[in-house]
Amino acid sequence: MLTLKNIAKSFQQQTVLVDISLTASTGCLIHIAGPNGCGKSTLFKIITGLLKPDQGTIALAEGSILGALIENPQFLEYETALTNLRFLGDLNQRFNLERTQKLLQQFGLDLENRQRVSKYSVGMRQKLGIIQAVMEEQNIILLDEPTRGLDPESIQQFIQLLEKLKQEQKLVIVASHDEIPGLVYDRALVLRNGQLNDV
Ligand SMILES: Nc1ncnc2c1ncn2[C@@H]1O[C@H](COP(=O)(O)OP(=O)(O)OP(=O)(O)O)[C@@H](O)[C@H]1O
Repeated sequence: MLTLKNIAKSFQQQTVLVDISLTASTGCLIHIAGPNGCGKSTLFKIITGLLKPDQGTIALAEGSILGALIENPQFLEYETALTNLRFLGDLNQRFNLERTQKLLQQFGLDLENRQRVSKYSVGMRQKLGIIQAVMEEQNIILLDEPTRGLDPESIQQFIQLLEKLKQEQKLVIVASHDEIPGLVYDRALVLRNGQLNDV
């Protein structure tokens, strides 16, 4: 479903990714660990096409729809959560109100909340970032530090969501510098010195 072959990326004099290869299939939950600055976000940006690798290839199976939460999610600050999600979903003509409402409820976000996103806490914004990455039934989902700012109850809700995505045969790759307590992966990898290896 997702195949990376010999990906390399440098920024000016700094080599970040040396030689990354990965084959990942549907229904799989993968963790990429690695310290700050090791290149996790860079790798996700390359997979989504935001950045071009200097070398290597990325192949996605036909019918793949990518969802991603990378760094700090950006929103229309003066609009509500639902307006933001509708706007993003409509861009791809894949907005589904029922599914989006369920996700908001699942994360304890009030559907009737007329508060603009600029007033949201870090954790609330993060939840919106997670929701936008999965609400369009994306089948390859990349989540960079997804639990940043989430309280323990929200982390449990997040884990339940990942288990459901796995049952739905989606491929989910989570990158984080630390362990997410209670989350069990099918495959654990570490990104270090520009190389991706099994733990
Ligand atoms: N556009 C860019 N231009 C120059 N250097 C960059 C650029 N993007 C990333 N880097 C550098 O590449 C390295 C890897 O950054 P990246 O954001 O991929 O790390 P990360 O593993 O996601 O870190 P964190 O855990 O802190 O989010 C860092 O040293 C960073 O400064």
